[in-house]
Amino acid sequence: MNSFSSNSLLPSFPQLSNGLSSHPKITISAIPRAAVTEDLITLTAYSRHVLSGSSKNLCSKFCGLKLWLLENLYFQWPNIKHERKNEFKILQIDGKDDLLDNSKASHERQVFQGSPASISSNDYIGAKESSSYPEGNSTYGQPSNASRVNVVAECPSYSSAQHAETSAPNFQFDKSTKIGTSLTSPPSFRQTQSFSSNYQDGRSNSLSIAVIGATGELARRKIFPALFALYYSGFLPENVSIFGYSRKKMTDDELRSMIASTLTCRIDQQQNCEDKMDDFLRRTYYLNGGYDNREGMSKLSARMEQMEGEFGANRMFYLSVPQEALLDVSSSLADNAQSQKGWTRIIIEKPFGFDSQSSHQLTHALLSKIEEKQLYRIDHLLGRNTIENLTVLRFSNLVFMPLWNRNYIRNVQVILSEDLSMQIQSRYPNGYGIIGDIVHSHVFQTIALLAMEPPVTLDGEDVRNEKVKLLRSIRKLEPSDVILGQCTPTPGGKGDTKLEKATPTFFAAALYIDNARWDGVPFLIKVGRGLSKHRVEIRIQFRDVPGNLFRRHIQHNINLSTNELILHDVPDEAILVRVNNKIPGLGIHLDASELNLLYKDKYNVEVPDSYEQLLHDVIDGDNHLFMRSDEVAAAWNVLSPVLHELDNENLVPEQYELGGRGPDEAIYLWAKHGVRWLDD
Ligand SMILES: NC(=O)C1=CN([C@@H]2O[C@H](COP(=O)(O)OP(=O)(O)OC[C@H]3O[C@@H](n4cnc5c(N)ncnc54)[C@H](OP(=O)(O)O)[C@@H]3O)[C@@H](O)[C@H]2O)C=CC1
Ligand SMILES: O=C1O[C@H](COP(=O)(O)O)[C@@H](O)[C@H](O)[C@H]1O
Repeated sequence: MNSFSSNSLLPSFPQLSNGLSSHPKITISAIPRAAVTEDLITLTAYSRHVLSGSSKNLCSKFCGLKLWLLENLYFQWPNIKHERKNEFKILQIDGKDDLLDNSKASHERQVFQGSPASISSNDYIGAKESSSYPEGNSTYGQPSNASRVNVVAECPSYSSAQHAETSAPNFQFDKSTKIGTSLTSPPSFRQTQSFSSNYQDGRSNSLSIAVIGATGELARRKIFPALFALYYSGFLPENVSIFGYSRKKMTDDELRSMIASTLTCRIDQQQNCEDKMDDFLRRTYYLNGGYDNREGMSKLSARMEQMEGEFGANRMFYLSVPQEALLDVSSSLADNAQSQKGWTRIIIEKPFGFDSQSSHQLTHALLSKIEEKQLYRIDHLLGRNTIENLTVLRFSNLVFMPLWNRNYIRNVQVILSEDLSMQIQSRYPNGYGIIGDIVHSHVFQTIALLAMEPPVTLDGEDVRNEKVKLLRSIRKLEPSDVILGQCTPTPGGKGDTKLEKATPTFFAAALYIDNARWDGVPFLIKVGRGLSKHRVEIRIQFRDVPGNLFRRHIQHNINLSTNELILHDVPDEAILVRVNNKIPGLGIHLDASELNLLYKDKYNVEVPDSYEQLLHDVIDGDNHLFMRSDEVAAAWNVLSPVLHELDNENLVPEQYELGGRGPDEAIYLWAKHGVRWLDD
C-alpha cells in the first residue's frame, strides 16, 4: 500500500512456530555474502527497503526468524506476497555500520551481536550494489566503493515501546523562550518508529482509536469512513475499539447511525460489506466529554481501559477539533488519557499555526506534554500516490536519478487548483487562508520530497532529516516573487461569505533552493481555489538537448525542445513523460508525444482515500509523510517575509473572478523566471 514499504518485492517467509517469544527482539546485523541468494543481493543492493509482513502473528514470525535464517539463509524468492510493513527491515548502509553506532539507536532495537560465526558484522557485499545511488550528494553519479547489507528483524518489546512513546518529555515550555527563533532541534528524534510494540507475550495489543471532534465535518466525511476502510481490509487489529468524543450529548447508537450514513464499501470490497459495517459499528462508542476536557479525557481513558483488558494497549487520538480547542484538548489528553501499557500517538490537523510565531508557540505547547515522536501532523493531500511516486520515481529508476539536478532540470512546477466544486470560504474564517491551509504543508512537503538528497534509509526519521535540510535550503520568498489573489464573492452564490482582506485564496510564487543540486532552478507554485479547472499536478521540465542534431526541426517549439515528466493527481492519476518521436511518413518530422501511465487503465482497483493511507501509516508508526516540528518551522521561515508584508498591508491579494484563471499577474511572474505557463 505504501510505496515506502516495497511490498511487492518481498519474498515470503515461512510461518514458524517457535519457542523464542521471550526474546524481545532480534537484530541480525549482516548476512554473509555466500549465504545469500543473488536475488537478495540484487534486492538489497539496489534499494533501501523496509520489508513487510502481516501485523498479525508478528511475534510468531519474527521471533523465529533468526533461527530460520540461520538454518536456511535462503529466501523463497518467487513466492511473493503482499504483506504489511515495518516488521522486518533490510538496511543498506554505506561504509559504516549504523546499526552498531546508531544515533537513532532505538530502545526498541537491540543489536544482535551474538556468536553465530556465520553472522559477522564485517561482511560486505561488493561494489556492484553501491552504485545504486548515482545522484548521492554533490558528486552526482559517483558510486561509493562498498556497502553492507544488514538485516534487522524487530521483535516486539512492549516495555521499550512504552518507554519510547508514552513517557512525558523533560522539555517544558519556558515562557521566556524567545518567540520566533526557529525550532531546529526539537527535544528528541532518537526513536525509530516501528510496529514492534504491537505484541506482548505473543498476544496482540489492543488498539483504541479516539476521534476527538467526532461530530464535526471532517470526522463524518473522512475519518470514520477511512477507519472503516482500514477495518474492512484487515488493517486494524482484531481487538480494536473506536471512540467518538465531543461536547454534544449523544448515545453510542446515535453516533453509530451518524457514522453509518457515511460508510461505503469500495467496489473491490463488496464482499460481506454489510456484516463488516455492523462489526465496525458495534466496536464504536461515543463519549460526551462535556465542557471540561480534563474530566472528559479521564472518562475516555477509563472507558478505553474497560475495553483494553489486561494486556498491552496502544492508543491513537485524532484531534479533529477547531484550532482554538487544540491546546486544551491535547494537554488534557496528555495528562489524563495516555496509554500506560503501550504507545500513544496523536494526530493533529492543519493549519500548524499561522506564521512562525504562532506555530512556534503551538509547537512548544504541544511538546511540553507530548513527545515529538508521538505527534503526527496530518495533511491528507500528502497521502496520495502522486506524492509517494515522487520518491519511488526518483530513487528506484536509473533513467531519472542521474538527471535529478540543475544540470538537467530547467524548472519544476507544482500546481494545485480547485474549481467551484470545492468549498471556498468556509475553510478560511481567519488566518492566512490558502498559505496555512495548502502552501505551508502540502506544497512545501511536495517540494521537499521532490528535491531532497537521498535519505540514508526509508525510515521516517531519515526521510524527515533530508526534508528538513531541503526546507532550510529554500531561500526566503521575496514578496516580489509572490502573487496573491482572493476570489470575488458572487452575491448569493458560491463564495458569498466575505473574507477578511488579507485572506488569500490564490498563491503563485517562484522559489529557489540554495544548494548544489538546485542552484538557479525555479520552483514554481500555483495554488488556488474557485478556479476554472480542478487539477493537481507536478511538472518537471528538462533542459534543451545540448548540440541537438534536430534543432532545425525543433526551432522554437517549446514542446519539442523540452522533455517533461508530469505526475498527475487530479483529474486522473497518471505519470507521463513527454518525448520526441518521428512522425510516420517520408522525411523527418518530429512530434512531442506523451508516454502515459494512466493508473485507472493499468490498475483495476479503487484507490484508497488518502486519509486511509495516512491513518495506516500512523498505526504502523511510519511518520515520513508527517511534518516534524523543525520542518514546520523551516517552512514558515521561508514564508515569513510574505506574511510580514501581508500584515503590513503592503501586499494585498488581487481580486479574481470565480471560475476564472486567477490573477493574470501569475503569468507574468512565471515569464519573469523564464517559464511558460503551461496549464490553462
Ligand atoms: N473539514 C475539512 O475538510 C478539513 C478540516 N481540517 C481541520 O480539521 C479540524 C476539524 O475540522 P471540521 O471537522 O471541519 O470542524 P467542525 O467545526 O465541523 O467540527 C469540530 C468538532 O470539534 C468538536 N469540538 C469543538 N470544540 C471542542 C472542544 N473544546 N473540545 C472537544 N471537542 C470540540 C465539535 O463538536 P462539539 O461542538 O460537540 O464539541 C466538532 O465535533 C480543524 O482543525 C480544521 O482546520 C483540515 C483539513 C480539512
Ligand atoms: O486539506 C485540504 O484538502 C481539501 C481538498 O481535498 P480533497 O482530497 O477533498 O480534494 C482542500 O479543499 C482543503 O482546503 C484543504 O484543507
